[in-house]
Amino acid sequence: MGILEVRDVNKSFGGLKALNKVELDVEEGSVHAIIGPNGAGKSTFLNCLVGLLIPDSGSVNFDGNSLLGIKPHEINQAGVSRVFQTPEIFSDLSLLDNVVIPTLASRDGAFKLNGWKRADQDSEIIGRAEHMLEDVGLIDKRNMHAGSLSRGDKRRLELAMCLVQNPKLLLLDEPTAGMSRADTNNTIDLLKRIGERGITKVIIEHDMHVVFSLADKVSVMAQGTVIAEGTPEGIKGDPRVQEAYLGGAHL
Ligand SMILES: Nc1ncnc2c1ncn2[C@@H]1O[C@H](COP(=O)(O)OP(=O)(O)OP(=O)(O)O)[C@@H](O)[C@H]1O
Repeated sequence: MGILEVRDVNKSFGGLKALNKVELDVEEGSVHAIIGPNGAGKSTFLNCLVGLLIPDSGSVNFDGNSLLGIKPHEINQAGVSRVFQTPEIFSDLSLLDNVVIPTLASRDGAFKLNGWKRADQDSEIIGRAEHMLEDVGLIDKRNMHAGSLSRGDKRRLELAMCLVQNPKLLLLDEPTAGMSRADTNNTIDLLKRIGERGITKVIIEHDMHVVFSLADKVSVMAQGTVIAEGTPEGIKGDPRVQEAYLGGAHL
């Protein structure tokens, strides 16, 4: 069953057509990778899914409901969570507080600053946040300032902040960008474990090692449109894909 159905989505910036008749079907429980050369429109597309950009036309349906015209926080509450290219964490707060905030938001429906200040007495919230940190391998660092973490750990923390909200759909924008090979492999393992919980994932990724390790299906974007779709093995030999990548990354 398609949990995410995108039809004929278009988005222009002035005279530049960043998205041109984009179509996408994401199966529930699957890992769907979106690849493509720089400037293909991948981030613009993701921004349209989470309400940060509004498409000029087209439809985006998630779990049977339209996401268009809905505010980013409402899309988040509907079960769509996004991990950004640059981790969106609170650098001055501890790891535990970073996870407590979205834990409270998911329980109470919205984030309340006063609620967060009292959260240290809320054993249910603290328990859930600690359990999540344990899950992503960061529990030993729970009292450290988030700003002092390595890049790989920051990505892991951001993932914990998303997962604690029990999303149905997780959108990951280059989850391993800038990571060492060891950190990349740890992240692949972590994402595989998350997969066991049945969370659907859409991953934008340049690293083909990550794509081939995780993806059930791959959509290839170039010049704002989906030019090919299939299994990782299937798209690897597709001449349209090879052409789109000429002079750029290699499959
Ligand atoms: N806010 C904006 N205003 C004007 N042009 C934009 C804006 N955002 C993106 N673009 C342009 O739209 C096109 C698609 O950009 P986008 O960032 O979506 O590509 P991408 O596939 O994510 O690239 P990369 O892999 O380099 O991140 C590019 O030509 C980009 O310069």
